[in-house]
Amino acid sequence: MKTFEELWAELNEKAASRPEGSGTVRQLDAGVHAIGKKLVEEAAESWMAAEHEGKEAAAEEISQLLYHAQVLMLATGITLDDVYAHL
Ligand SMILES: N=c1c2ncn([C@@H]3O[C@H](COP(=O)(O)OP(=O)(O)OP(=O)(O)O)[C@@H](O)[C@H]3O)c2ncn1[C@@H]1O[C@H](COP(=O)(O)O)[C@@H](O)[C@H]1O
Repeated sequence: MKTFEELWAELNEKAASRPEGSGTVRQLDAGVHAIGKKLVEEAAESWMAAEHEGKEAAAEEISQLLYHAQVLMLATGITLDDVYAHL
């Protein structure tokens, strides 16, 4: 288990060190358009799970949604503070 901030730190480290086999590096290389499509896909899956599949499935989909939001932030140079400024 990890928190949102811990995942963010891990993904920043992956983006900087670019380890072999990292899905995050692969997605960053695919670019903002591909990452955006994945984000929308996970949003739809979160919605469907919440409406039809129950709490556990919805929580899993939402975790993937948060992950892809972080990848999009990394790809566009947006920091946590940039986002928190709008909360
Ligand atoms: N939390 C996540 C995470 N959530 C979702 N995903 C990715 O999002 C995809 C979501 O999958 P779907 O359910 O949509 O299934 P899918 O359509 O078969 O997936 P793809 O074919 O698109 O890969 C997963 O296959 C992962 O590629 C994640 N990938 C990585 N992490 C974490 O990010 C960290 C860094 O990961 P790496 O960069 O891969 O080392 C690690 O701590 C991981 O646990």
